[in-house]
Amino acid sequence: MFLHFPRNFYRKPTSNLFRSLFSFISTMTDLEQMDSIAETLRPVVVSGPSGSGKSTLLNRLFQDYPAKFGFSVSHTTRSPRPGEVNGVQYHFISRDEFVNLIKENKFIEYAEFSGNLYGTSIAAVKSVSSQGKICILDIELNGVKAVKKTDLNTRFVFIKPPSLEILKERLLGRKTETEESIQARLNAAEEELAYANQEGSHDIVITNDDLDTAYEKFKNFIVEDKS
Ligand SMILES: Nc1ncnc2c1ncn2[C@@H]1O[C@H](COP(=O)(O)OP(=O)(O)OP(=O)(O)O)[C@@H](O)[C@H]1O
Repeated sequence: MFLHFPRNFYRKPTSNLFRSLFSFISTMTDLEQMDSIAETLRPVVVSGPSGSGKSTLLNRLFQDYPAKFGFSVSHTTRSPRPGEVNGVQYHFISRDEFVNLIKENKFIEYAEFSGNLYGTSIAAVKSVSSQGKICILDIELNGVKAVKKTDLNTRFVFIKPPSLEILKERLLGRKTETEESIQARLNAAEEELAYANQEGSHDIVITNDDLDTAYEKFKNFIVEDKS
């Protein structure tokens, strides 16, 4: 059946339809742009065994892109030192406040050092993205697992040493560890490597053999999102 509408019947609605379609498409474009900005600002978790080269790669990245990254401000129950400003070096809070935040699951991870609690809150990480920067989290295995339980929409990079022997050599070469702490790090490394071998545990695993090659992959993944 072919319907004949009087001219005025369909004309106005059609032009309105075009107008709303146009505004819908332009809204979509804005949303897509916002989505793609949000996508490039997703926090990045960098993990890997102690001595695998995380700091070396990150320092190079921060030198190459000084304004692109931000760090979450941790919470602590310790008192501010002279010159420290609340919300800048740390969010200084009382132990009661800290315990409440733990109960409310506001932390990705927290720990106690020398009688003071320190923690990374989910809100502190989100606040970095809202300032237009990529938040980098350099954390160990338990932290990685904890981040996965949040809604942070994080990307995961694992830095892998070429072998445990080379890892040991690098830790020895760094001259920062005792024989005992090197052994503890190597034991932890085995667990981290086993986790990294599981399908889907990280978005990218980079073997840090030749530093320049590893850095190129690292930079491409984090900055240019070529995964
Ligand atoms: N590709 C590489 N080739 C040779 N040496 C490297 C390479 N990458 C890093 N190193 C060296 O290995 C040592 C460990 O690196 P780095 O301190 O960056 O490890 P890390 O993963 O940050 O360790 P941690 O978790 O203990 O802070 C350093 O002395 C560093 O100079």
